[in-house]
Amino acid sequence: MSQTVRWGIIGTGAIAEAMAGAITTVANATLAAVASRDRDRAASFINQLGLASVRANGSYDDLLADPEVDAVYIATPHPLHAQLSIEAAEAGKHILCEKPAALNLGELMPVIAAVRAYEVFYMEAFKDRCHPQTHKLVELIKGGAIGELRHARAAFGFNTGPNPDPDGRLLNPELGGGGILDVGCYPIHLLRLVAGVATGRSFADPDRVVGDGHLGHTGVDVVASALLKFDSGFVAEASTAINAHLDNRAIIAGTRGTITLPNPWLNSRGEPDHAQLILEAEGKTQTVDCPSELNSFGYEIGEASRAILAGEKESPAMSWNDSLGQARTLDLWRRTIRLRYPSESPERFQTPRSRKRPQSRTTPRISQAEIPGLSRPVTRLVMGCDNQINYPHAAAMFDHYLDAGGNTFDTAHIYDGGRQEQLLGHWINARGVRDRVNVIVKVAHTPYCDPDSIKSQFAVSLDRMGLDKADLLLLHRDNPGIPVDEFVDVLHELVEDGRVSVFGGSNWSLGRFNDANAYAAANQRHRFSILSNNFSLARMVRPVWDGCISVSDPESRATLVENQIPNLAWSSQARGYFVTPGGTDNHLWQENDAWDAPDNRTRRERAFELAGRHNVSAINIAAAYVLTQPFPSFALIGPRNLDELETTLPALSVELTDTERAYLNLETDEFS
Ligand SMILES: NC(=O)C1=CN([C@@H]2O[C@H](COP(=O)(O)OP(=O)(O)OC[C@H]3O[C@@H](n4cnc5c(N)ncnc54)[C@H](OP(=O)(O)O)[C@@H]3O)[C@@H](O)[C@H]2O)C=CC1
Ligand SMILES: O=C1CO[C@H](CO)[C@@H](O)[C@@H]1O
Repeated sequence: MSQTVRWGIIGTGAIAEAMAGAITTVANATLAAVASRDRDRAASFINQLGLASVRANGSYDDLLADPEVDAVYIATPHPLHAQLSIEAAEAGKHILCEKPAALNLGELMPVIAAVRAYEVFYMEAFKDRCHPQTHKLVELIKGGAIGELRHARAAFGFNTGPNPDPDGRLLNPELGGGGILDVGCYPIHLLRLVAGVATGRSFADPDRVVGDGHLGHTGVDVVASALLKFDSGFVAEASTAINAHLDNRAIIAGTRGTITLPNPWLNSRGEPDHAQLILEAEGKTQTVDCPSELNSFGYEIGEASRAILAGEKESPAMSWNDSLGQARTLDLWRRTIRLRYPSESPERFQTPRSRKRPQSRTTPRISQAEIPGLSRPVTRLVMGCDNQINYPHAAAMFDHYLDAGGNTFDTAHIYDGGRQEQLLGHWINARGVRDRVNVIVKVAHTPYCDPDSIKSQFAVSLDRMGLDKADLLLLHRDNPGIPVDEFVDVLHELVEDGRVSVFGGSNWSLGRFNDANAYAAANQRHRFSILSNNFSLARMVRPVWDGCISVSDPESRATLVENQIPNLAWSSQARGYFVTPGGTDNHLWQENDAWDAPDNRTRRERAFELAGRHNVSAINIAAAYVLTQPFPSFALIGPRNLDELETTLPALSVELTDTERAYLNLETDEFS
């Protein structure tokens, strides 16, 4: 590539025009082509801007096929962003895609998978992230100008006027209308940016999002606010509107002072913005000018072009993970006001995919093993259904897991007030895959761990899923105060009624498990077929949750081997304990303090050592330790996005020897 990136613009609307102008202001970019759904519109767009040498395309496909275009700027309404990004990646084009990068996280995850697979540059277009004013803000916060971050408030709202077009992109639910996706995304990205910078990261995602808003007559949000709470204790307010002009400022407060941004969104489509920050610290007020030569579109196209010419796939201005976190936060905000677009319903939602050819797999397919009593084998990796935000997120995850060869889904009556069961049921029914998948339901969690609750909760769970039977029913906890025979009798009846194929216990001691099966054998009852306790390379030092039980210890393992008891291991990768050698990055295991101990640290060091030998990650070694046990061992995984799922899969190709397993588990100090 020369020292100039040749851009093609997709769409001929308002923002396409602003960008076409901005491209002429930077040295490292040229406009090569413009595509419209209508060739005449593309031609008149070019003529009006006086850009005679630019090619006009009458379809987006033509522009993607143009070998003289290096990169595309996607400037269509939001619902087209994800599909066009995937197609552009497949065509080998670098991508700058207008915000929001996709309608939801479920759409964005496959985009990120595609740009990673096709090795193209991709950035979500938040032009203010590329502007000197934002760089200055980051510098001030990093430098401690306002001390430790405590609170911030940011708003972006405008008034569409008295008679806005109900079919236009701002109000039309079919075009992803509403304030949150159009301009609410700006306060969110700014607040996530400062939350990250203040804690030494490039962005941070909130732990909690609560909000409210008003849906107007077309069913999209016309005014809305959200409160974001971050793990550092920082709390932030975001507001948006398309029916009122808001103050459109941001104010960030720390222990030593505040920074006010009178013009945070830098929205000029012509001349450079007036850019300055007001710093008030320790009784002094200072105006910090941020001189700018270009408007923010100019900075943005300049930054994207710089990164492309440097061979970078992501820009530090807006990384892929940053965009994923952004989509997740917007989903959470919309969830609080119950705004679901028609295309997000189970009947309509399709995970965006390449229209031309399926992306080839680089990771192994998920292998299977039999469990007596089940008509279908069970895949070694079982998809945990406990953290899906909404239907698109769930569907994209489940579609991908099914494509990777997975067939078993684990959920529970208590997860998320039943919402996770609903999402799974919607997906199974919408995709028509009931006869291809195993469904695991867990009921009778403490304090309702009793025989009566089994039947009533199970009926509700099936109803939520719209299913008439579960393949596996697990008791979520045990209640040692109740004799095992009472539990077995109820479970036996459910099998006899045809509502369950096999059953088992989660967090059941092996003693109680064996007692239950002794009772079943003596009384012609169906038996417990499976256990679902913690099993992992790291010893569980303290229970992750009350009443939970591990079988990682040598005696339990010996019993599982001797009796060939299948175990479906939860926290099979010790909840992030094996992610980094020092374990400093991941808050999950630190939070509950369940794993950290000197022996586990040695296990982790050894996992990293073997990871090098097997050319996989230490998490893969930890998972392989679980999957290669000499008893039927299955691992429950709870990936939150496609990348976490894909990076788990290499574990399936790791064949650990007996000696390597013994070495990992500190049973020997040598292996060959
Ligand atoms: N970064 C920023 O400051 C701004 C960003 N944006 C973002 O840019 C995107 C486009 O917004 P904007 O330019 O204001 O939108 P416009 O409605 O002005 O233009 C959108 C263009 O997309 C094409 N298009 C393709 N399918 C459709 C469809 N079904 N309905 C309407 N248009 C369609 C059309 O071009 P054609 O018919 O020629 O194919 C149309 O001109 C949005 O996602 C928005 O969030 C918007 C404004 C500011
Ligand atoms: O991103 C954007 C910036 O501002 C505009 C309003 O002025 C929005 O409509 C737009 O989508």
